Amino acid sequence: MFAATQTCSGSISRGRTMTITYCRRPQPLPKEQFMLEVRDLRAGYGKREIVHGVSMTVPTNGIATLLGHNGAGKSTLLGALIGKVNVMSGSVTFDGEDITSTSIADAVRRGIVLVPEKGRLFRNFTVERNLLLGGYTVKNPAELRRRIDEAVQVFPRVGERMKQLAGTLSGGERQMVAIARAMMLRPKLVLLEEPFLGLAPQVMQIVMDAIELLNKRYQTAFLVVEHNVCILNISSKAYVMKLGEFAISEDNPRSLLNDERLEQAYVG
Ligand SMILES: Nc1ncnc2c1ncn2[C@@H]1O[C@H](COP(=O)(O)OP(=O)(O)OP(=O)(O)O)[C@@H](O)[C@H]1O
Repeated sequence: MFAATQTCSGSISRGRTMTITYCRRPQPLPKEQFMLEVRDLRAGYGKREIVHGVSMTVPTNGIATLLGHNGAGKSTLLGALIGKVNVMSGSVTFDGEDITSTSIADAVRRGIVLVPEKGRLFRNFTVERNLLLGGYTVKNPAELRRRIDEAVQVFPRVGERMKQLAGTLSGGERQMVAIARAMMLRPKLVLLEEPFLGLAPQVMQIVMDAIELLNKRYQTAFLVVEHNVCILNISSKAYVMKLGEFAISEDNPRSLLNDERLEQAYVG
C-alpha cells in the first residue's frame, strides 16, 4: 500500500540531501514467525571480536534492515550468518533449524543468498549468462527460462541489457542484475549489502520497489544492510548497530525516521 504521508531523508552517514516524497506502510506480521533468529552472537576475525553478543530476528516473509555507521560490524554480522566469518559463540536458527557456523555452500543449499556490495557480477560475461549462472541448480531449461522472464518483468532494464557484458553496466543496472541473479534460485532469505550505494534517487526507487515486489511475490525474506534510511519505509524490522552491538531494535521501522535515537546511534 502506498501512502503519501511524509518525506524521507537520505543517507545519514553520507549526507542528508535526498528527499523521497512518499512512504509505504509495511504489512504487520505475526511476531513469532521468524525466518532467521540470532541469539547472543559473537563473531570476528582471529581473536578479534567484532560483533559483541547481538540478538535479532528476520520475520518470515519480512524485510529487516540493519543500519549503522562505517565499521560498526554490519558486514561482519552478515558474514557470520553464512559461514564467511568465524562465530565465537551464540546461535543462528534459520527456518527452524540450527545453522550456527554453517558453510557458505550449506547456507546457499538451505536457501540463503548473499548479494554483496556492488553486486559482484561476472564482468566478462553477459547479463544473460550471469542470470543463467545464478540458476545453476535449476536443471529444467524451461524453468530456467521462465525465471529469467520473471526477472525481466521485475526489472525491464535487465531485459534490455541481456546481451551486454556485465562489466559495462551502470551501477544501477548492475544492482538490478545482482538482485535478479540472486532470485534465480528462489531463495528463502536474501542478504543484501548496500543495494542503494551510489544510486540516483529514481534508480534507488526502482530497486526499492523491486525488493518490495520480490518480497511479496515470492515470500522471500530480506535482510538489508544500508546507510540510506529510506529503506525503513519498506521494512518490518530494523536494527541500528554501533560498535558491534545493537543500539536500537525497532518493530516499527518507519518511526525511526523521526527518532533522535537514530542520529545519536550514528554520531552520538
Ligand atoms: N577480514 C577482516 N579481517 C580483520 N578485520 C576485519 C575484516 N573485515 C572487517 N574487519 C574489521 O571489522 C570491523 C567492522 O567491519 P565491517 O565491515 O563489519 O563494518 P560495517 O559496519 O560493515 O562497515 P561499512 O558500513 O563501512 O561497510 C572494522 O574495524 C574492520 O576493520
